[in-house]
Amino acid sequence: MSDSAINTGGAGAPLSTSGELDLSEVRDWIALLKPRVMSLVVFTGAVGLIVAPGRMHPVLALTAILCIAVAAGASGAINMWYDRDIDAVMRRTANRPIPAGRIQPRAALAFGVFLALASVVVMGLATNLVAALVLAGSIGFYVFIYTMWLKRRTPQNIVIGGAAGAFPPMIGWAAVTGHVSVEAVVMFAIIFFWTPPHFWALSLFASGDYARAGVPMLPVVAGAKETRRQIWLYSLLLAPLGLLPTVIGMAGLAYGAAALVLGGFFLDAMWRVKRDAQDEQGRSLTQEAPARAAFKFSIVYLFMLFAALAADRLLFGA
Ligand code: HEM
Ligand SMILES: CC(C)=CCC/C(C)=C/CC/C(C)=C/COP(=O)(O)OP(=O)(O)O
Repeated sequence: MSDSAINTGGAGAPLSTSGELDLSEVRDWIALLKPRVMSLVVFTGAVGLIVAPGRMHPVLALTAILCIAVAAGASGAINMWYDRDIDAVMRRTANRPIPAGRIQPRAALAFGVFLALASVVVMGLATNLVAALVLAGSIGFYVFIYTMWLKRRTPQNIVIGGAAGAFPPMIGWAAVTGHVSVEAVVMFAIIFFWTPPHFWALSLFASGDYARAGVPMLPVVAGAKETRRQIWLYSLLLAPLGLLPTVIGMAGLAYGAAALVLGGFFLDAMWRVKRDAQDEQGRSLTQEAPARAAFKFSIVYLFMLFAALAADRLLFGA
């Protein structure tokens, strides 16, 4: 779809005709950064930084966290530029600034590319090359591998492309230590296996949108029953994986206990999704409520698990 076909005369910069800052336009530019989704991305990145061994000047630590936030937001903006055609078709996304015509696609792209480059350069200058490279890699993963390649081609899009969202704790860790070690890989793995239940729970009740837009999300292609089965399989992997930080000695028993309880609640939420798969006659019963509850809990789970990791280090760590 051409830029002019979508855009109905939106702004190129958050200034009104009188040259004054227009708050609703500022809000639109902030919306391009997907701030709500990115808050958890940034939080997990900050925890990676907190639990890493070694010390970092607080200003540099804050700069590193800011770079993760800006990079995540920038890739969100580029994602919205690229996906403006399908976002216009989906109810959940139709009012985003680009499909609604409030921001010109090319301005959004320039904004995203500028912020992406700036975040990587500043990360390199403030911390080290490894952190900057992993940051660049995660932007590339989200933009090129997930958004431009896999999202519209395969129902495994979020399994592979979702790795982008698993990098932030590894980036935080690398910012402090200058390398990627097993602890960083464990944090990556937790988010990697968390992403499919997180997203597929949502896609169970948002599949109409994806079908309309022709995006081959798992429930659209394989049906709700298969999606529920796969949610359950990933959850079975995730719950024990959450205990690994204690097993490998990067966290203590307090974290382990928290991970055990949270894992139990996570399995319970996902089991309710799976259990509703069929009635006694084997007929499929699609129920929205358990899927909605599981999606919401997935966010609480990851937030609390990483909060527990940080608390364990700050309260009991060496
Ligand atoms: C490919 C992987 C992922 C996909 C496709 C995905 C998709 C989504 C979608 C469609 C929403 C719905 C609401 C919205 O658009 O605001 C959502 C919400 C959310 N996601 Fe994900 N997500 C993924 C990975 C992640 C990761 C890695 C994190 C953080 C570590 C995350 C954190 C969140 C949060 C915090 C929300 C709630 C936002 C709100 O309150 O509105 N997601 N996700
Ligand atoms: C540091 C760094 C670069 C981190 C990247 C963070 C990242 C990849 C998060 C993934 C979460 C996300 C917003 C998925 C949305 O999928 P979608 O774009 O298909 O969702 P939509 O339908 O809402 O646009």
